[in-house]
Amino acid sequence: MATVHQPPNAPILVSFPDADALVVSLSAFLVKAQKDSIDKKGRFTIALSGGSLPKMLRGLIGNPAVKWNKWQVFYVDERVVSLDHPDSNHRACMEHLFSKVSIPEGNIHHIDTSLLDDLEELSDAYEKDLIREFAQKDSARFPVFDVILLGMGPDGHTASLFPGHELLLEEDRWVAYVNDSPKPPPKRITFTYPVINHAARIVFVAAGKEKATTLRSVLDVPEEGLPSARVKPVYPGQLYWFVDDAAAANVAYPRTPFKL
Ligand SMILES: O=C(O)[C@H](O)[C@@H](O)[C@H](O)[C@H](O)COP(=O)(O)O
Repeated sequence: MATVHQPPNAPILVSFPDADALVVSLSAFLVKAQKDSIDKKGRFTIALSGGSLPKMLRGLIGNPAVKWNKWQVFYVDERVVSLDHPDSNHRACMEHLFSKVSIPEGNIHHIDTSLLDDLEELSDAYEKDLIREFAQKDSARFPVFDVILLGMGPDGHTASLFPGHELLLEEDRWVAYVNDSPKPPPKRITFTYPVINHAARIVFVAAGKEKATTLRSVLDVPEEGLPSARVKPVYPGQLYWFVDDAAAANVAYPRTPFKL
């Protein structure tokens, strides 16, 4: 049989029987990534998405191996609403995770809600927060997160990067704004591809049969028009897909057994 040669950092697809099994392994994966990062540089930088993702982090709650005081948390994207608004990704992460663990408040980097009326200022301020944390912005450099966690919408969008939007081509800014999101609410800020693609580990989390068709179009014959298919880590960064068997049902792409 012919050997299929994959590039050294081709996506790694791991599929679990159900969402609960996914949650357990995702938690183990994050604990390992956290340990490697803290051993190397004394901190762990991670960016979180909204949607169902905050709930999928429940395996971290009560886990004594998690060194919350070493975590620096950003949001991959955020809806431009107050922090207690039901649409807020920060609120979802607070409810499902951070209110249940002992993370210092200052380690969670949310949007500056005094700037909700000015999208440009708001996204600039969030970019400045990133620059402060990573302290290395120049024309050629981007922050290197230890982990970026992404979800994928049924239209293939990820973060607030939507099909056909001009932001898919953004190469310079770290954080950009959207005022015409096809999915409500229309106003959002989002990491751009250069930030996402420079992460050491990018992990998509997708569960449920509603993801099956899109996942196939992203992994088997990647359609460049799908924002999720444009997530391509800069080597040596590694892209992982943590999915359940329902989401992977139509996918021919080879599965990798989960191991740490
Ligand atoms: O801002 C949004 O519109 C959502 O947060 C969205 O980006 C979500 O992350 C994906 O649609 C995946 O959603 P699920 O993880 O809930 O399937």
